[in-house]
Amino acid sequence: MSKIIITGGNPLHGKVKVSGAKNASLAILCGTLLAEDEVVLENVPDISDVRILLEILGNMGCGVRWIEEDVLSVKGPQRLSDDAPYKLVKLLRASNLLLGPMLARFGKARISLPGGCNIGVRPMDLHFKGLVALGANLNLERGSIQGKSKRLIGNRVYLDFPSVGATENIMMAACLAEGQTTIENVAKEPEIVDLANFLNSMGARVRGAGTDLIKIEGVPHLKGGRYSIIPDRIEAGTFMVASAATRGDVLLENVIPRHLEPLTAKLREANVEVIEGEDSIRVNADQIDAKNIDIKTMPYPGFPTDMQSQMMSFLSTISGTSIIVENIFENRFQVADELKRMGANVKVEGRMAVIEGVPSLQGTQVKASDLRAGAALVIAGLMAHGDTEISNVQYVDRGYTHLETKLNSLGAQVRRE
Ligand SMILES: CC(=O)N[C@H]1[C@@H](OP(=O)(O)OP(=O)(O)OC[C@H]2O[C@@H](n3ccc(=O)[nH]c3=O)[C@H](O)[C@@H]2O)O[C@H](CO)[C@@H](O)[C@@H]1O
Ligand SMILES: C=C(OP(=O)(O)O)C(=O)O
Repeated sequence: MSKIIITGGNPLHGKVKVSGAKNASLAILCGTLLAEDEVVLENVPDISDVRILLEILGNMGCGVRWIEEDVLSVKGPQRLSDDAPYKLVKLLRASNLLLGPMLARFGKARISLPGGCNIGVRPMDLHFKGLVALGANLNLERGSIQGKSKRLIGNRVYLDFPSVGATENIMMAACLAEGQTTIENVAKEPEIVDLANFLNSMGARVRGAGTDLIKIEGVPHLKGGRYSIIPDRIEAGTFMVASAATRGDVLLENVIPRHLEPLTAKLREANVEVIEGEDSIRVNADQIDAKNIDIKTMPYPGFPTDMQSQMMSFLSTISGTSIIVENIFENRFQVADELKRMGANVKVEGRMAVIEGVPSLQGTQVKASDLRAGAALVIAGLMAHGDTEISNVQYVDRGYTHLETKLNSLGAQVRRE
């Protein structure tokens, strides 16, 4: 297993281009199963989650081909040739988004329960509730979801929580259902809007994405097409926090500043200068006297849970007490123990973490417990005195394209062994 080794203490300076969004790409790749013709996707990130999902799609009979570095062609099968196998499905959460498209297009699905990072229990009851309301027959058998359906029929679905995945699965399934589907209390994340735009570009009739009510008028077929995926707001956010944490000055290109507003607001509250351009953001923390802040994670447009761990690293050396409340995933404070090994003072009590700022962190050996914990440790390593050696970096590779290259181009000293 490889390790990331960081020699800390270098403020990040320069420009970096943000890649396409992991969570939009994964949902959209699952959505390609709905199309009858070739789909060409631009701005696809080169991350392991995408590569694994492509392998799963290939197993199921899709023709998958990279046309350029970040441009991908996917041609769905006329008939499913195989299931989504456990050995691949267990590696990523988003494999659960194959369920809706498989049922809607092929009338059957067999998928192992999805894996991914251990950040919480992550049930699929809301996905099931919606798909069953559309007429699917779903069972759990020996760790696999077995689904069957005739043509799905539109219905009203109320989500008890605005789940991103449930919204996406039900929305995709409803595109090929007969009649109208209304989904209430849906997630409003930018990746939902991107998925809806992609589906509409193939001939779907989805309205209301980005609000809390989505209406879908089912159509008999979806065609193919060409679509460009939005930039990754979490990758962008990670570089923003890395710039702030190292007291650097970084210009991020290929971003949608509006998607980053929850983070921008918090960084500004901490006295970090954030300058928004049309499709760029500059984060300047060169001369700042950073201030402690409190954070509560919430569904979009609240503060994203996927940026919580990175903020914990940043706050760990700001004098005073900062409080983080994690409202989305119950097991997302695992990085606190690793940060403590680097000298941070963090106390976790249930859903709350209390961070007493210390003057500095010291590099040591640490272990990533999940994707964003890994990103947080990278930021901690950039801030720390001496060398930080991060193991379990397969988690980091799930979501960051060319991370070391990008960081080194900003003046960091990062290598992989
Ligand atoms: C691939 C992808 O897009 N992943 C993102 C997606 O995950 P994911 O789609 O899994 O996250 P959800 O929005 O579904 O989960 C939010 C909360 O709802 C709960 N829940 C969810 C579904 C369900 O059927 N029942 C239920 O109780 C979950 O346990 C969790 O507590 O949104 C999360 C929240 O923004 C992000 O952190 C992940 O990066
Ligand atoms: C939790 C995340 O992803 P996933 O849902 O794919 O595990 C994430 O991107 O931080």
